[in-house]
Amino acid sequence: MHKVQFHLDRLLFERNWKIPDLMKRSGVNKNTLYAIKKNEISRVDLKVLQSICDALQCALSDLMSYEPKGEHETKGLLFILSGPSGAGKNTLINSLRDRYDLGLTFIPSFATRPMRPGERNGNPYYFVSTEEFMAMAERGEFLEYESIHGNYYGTHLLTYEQALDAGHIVIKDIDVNGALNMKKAFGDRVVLIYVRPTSLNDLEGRLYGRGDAEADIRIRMERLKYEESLSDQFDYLIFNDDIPTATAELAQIIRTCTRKRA
Ligand SMILES: Nc1ncnc2c1ncn2[C@@H]1O[C@H](COP(=O)(O)OP(=O)(O)OP(=O)(O)O)[C@@H](O)[C@H]1O
Ligand SMILES: Nc1nc2c(ncn2[C@@H]2O[C@H](COP(=O)(O)O)[C@@H](O)[C@H]2O)c(=O)[nH]1
Repeated sequence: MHKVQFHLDRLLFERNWKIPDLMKRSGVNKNTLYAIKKNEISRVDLKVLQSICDALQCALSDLMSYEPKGEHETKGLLFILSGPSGAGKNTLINSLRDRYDLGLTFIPSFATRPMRPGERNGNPYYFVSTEEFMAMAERGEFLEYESIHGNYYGTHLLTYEQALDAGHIVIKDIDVNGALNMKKAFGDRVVLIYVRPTSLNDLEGRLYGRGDAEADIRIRMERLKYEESLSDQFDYLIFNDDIPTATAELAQIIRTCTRKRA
């Protein structure tokens, strides 16, 4: 995680302010404020910091903190599976949990999509309304979140930090944007794995087989090109043709990375 941390999110929450309120009071532009709020800024003008502290009536040490090297480092590892919808990310995660004892932790995300048959709250998601989701996002409770296929999905910041600090080996499927953002946040604690089906026909067939609605299938197939365009930024590629073979490959990647880390 970052060594320099901004706490703007908490300061805004305590005052029941939103970014536009602070923008009016401080005169600092919206993009800079959002970048500070999300801890995604690497340089900042001293005048900007002064204006924000004046507007919030707080000390600089309330707004930001610095952790010396080492103290912020997490011990765990996070394996992220990305790839087109229907490639089989969840199938591989479940198959891995059934066939191998690798001591993996699965952290459900929060999602606004309707539950599918066989799903329940907490598996594979905590299902919330869009209003609940946006309120959590405003409070800065997500490490990252994305709108995918018309629904929101978000990873819970505190749960990930605690799991990685405790040294857990976490596995989760996350869309391509979220995966690359997680890599930015956790650096070499994250291993990115791209899962690909053997053919496009296979993919469509799998979505039909899963019982997805025609309109959903079209939306999911349309995102495919975009997802593929980012695949070369991933550390590993798995072709999910035969489930046991792909699961064994995944298990081997996890063993190798975990051993290296140790
Ligand atoms: N190797 C495979 N051969 C045949 N069918 C498969 C294979 N892998 C997965 N499937 C089937 O394809 C469908 C989609 O798989 P799954 O739900 O795991 O995909 P996903 O990548 O997790 O999708 P999403 O991104 O939408 O969550 C499921 O019905 C699953 O049983
Ligand atoms: N950016 C994030 N993407 C996520 C997260 N949890 C799941 N996902 C991805 O969403 C799509 C759709 O999933 P589905 O279950 O509705 O088919 C898929 O690509 C998941 O990998 C998350 O927390 N953040």
